Amino acid sequence: MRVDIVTIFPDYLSPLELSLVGRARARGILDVHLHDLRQWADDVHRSVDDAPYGGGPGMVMRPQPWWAALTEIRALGAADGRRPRIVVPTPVGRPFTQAYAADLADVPWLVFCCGRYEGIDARVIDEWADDEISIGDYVLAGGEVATLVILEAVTRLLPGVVGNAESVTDDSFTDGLLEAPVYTRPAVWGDREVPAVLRSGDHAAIGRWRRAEALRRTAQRRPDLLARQDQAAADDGSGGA
Ligand SMILES: OB(O)c1ccc2cc[nH]c2c1
Repeated sequence: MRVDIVTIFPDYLSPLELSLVGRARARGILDVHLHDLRQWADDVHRSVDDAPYGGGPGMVMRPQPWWAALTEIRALGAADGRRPRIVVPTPVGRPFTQAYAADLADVPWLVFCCGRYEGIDARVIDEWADDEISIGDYVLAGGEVATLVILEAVTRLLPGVVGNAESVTDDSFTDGLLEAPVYTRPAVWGDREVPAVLRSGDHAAIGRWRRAEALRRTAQRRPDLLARQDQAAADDGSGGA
């Protein structure tokens, strides 16, 4: 997978050199290219923002640098007919979910546009954005952190990235439920003991316990996920969670 990231703060993306994503890059599974938006700004001051039409607080990112940047990046694929999927992290986007991550993990070339200030001029979004993605109902100062979040969730789904493939298929949300609690040694920590079933060696019983705990946790913390499961089951005629 190739990933291009356009930002006015390239250093904000330095965590992509570390850990899971860093290892995927070192192994050639992920090919990340960072671009400073200012290199495409057409004025001597390399300006990327201007006052908002209609007034209001803050500044808006100018269309010219973005248009030039995305035109040049998209042209990289012209020779062999490749076209990138252009992603804009934004608080007003479609909610990012595990299913969305799986969708993006199948895309060979992603381009992330990291907005700042009050956002990017709407004409850029209208023309270029394939996906506007929100990572939650709160507002960050820019798209860089959201890009890190999205990229980590997508990268761990790429073949060969996570050693034990099961730890991906058993993820929270993969089956629509929150994961059951996890434990490791020692069997007793202070006055707290690991549930006996997990030390029983009875894998069928362990599976039942984990499913029950996942359902209990999901009902307690995310009843919306259960409602979604029930609706999906109703739609396809199966039994539900
Ligand atoms: O919360 B966010 O995901 C987000 C994304 C992009 C921009 C640009 C300015 N503020 C932003 C916030």
